[in-house]
Amino acid sequence: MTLNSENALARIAIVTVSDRASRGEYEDLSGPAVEQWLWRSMARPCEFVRRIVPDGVESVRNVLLELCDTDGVDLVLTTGGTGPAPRDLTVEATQQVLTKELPGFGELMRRVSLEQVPTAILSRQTAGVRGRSLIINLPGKPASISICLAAVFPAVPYCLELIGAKKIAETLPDSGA
Ligand SMILES: Nc1ncnc2c1ncn2[C@@H]1O[C@H](COP(=O)(O)OP(=O)(O)OP(=O)(O)O)[C@@H](O)[C@H]1O
Ligand SMILES: Nc1nc2c(c(=O)[nH]1)N[C@H]1C(S)=C(S)[C@@H](COP(=O)(O)O)O[C@H]1N2
Repeated sequence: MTLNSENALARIAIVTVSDRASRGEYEDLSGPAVEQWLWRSMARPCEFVRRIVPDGVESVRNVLLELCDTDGVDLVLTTGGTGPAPRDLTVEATQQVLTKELPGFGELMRRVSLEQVPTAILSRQTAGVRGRSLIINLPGKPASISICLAAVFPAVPYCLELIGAKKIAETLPDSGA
């Protein structure tokens, strides 16, 4: 497909943050769940980039910097490492690279998650902007992916437009599935 710059496909990175999944000790189910949700929900095609990194400020910060500053992706979705355990450092790494935090994303995802699980308050997940990239943290549990994405995604296309990222289409009406 040939596209001019106005219509260039948006690039979405999915970063799984997990010590064990990065060592191959268990199968990463959350990264694929994010990609599947997007395939089902987005009305316009986009390019996906996938990464799996261990927990830690440096490992997560480095992959976020590479994706935003070198690869120029429009949207980064992380999954995992948002909780209170000592090695849950995805939020610290994200906050270090953000130029502008958008706390409403984390607030909304915790609120909808709380309707499903009382442990939702344990996630410190946040979101924000680095240059022309939007970064959103999701919890690690595969079951958390669709509820969190369905809650915040309606605001994502407009947010990308405001920061000058490439266009992504509105989600399809049944994207709560
Ligand atoms: N990417 C993933 N794929 C499948 N299951 C996951 C994934 N991330 C988390 N989980 C599940 O959710 C649980 C809690 O996630 P959490 O991020 O707290 O992992 P953890 O116990 O710190 O271990 P690790 O960092 O090695 O994944 C995990 O024990 C695992 O059962
Ligand atoms: N929707 C939803 N949110 C959720 C959960 C879940 O199962 N579903 N798990 C919670 C739990 S048990 C934890 S410890 C925190 C942080 O998880 P993480 O460290 O894997 O990111 O997310 C919370 N948020």
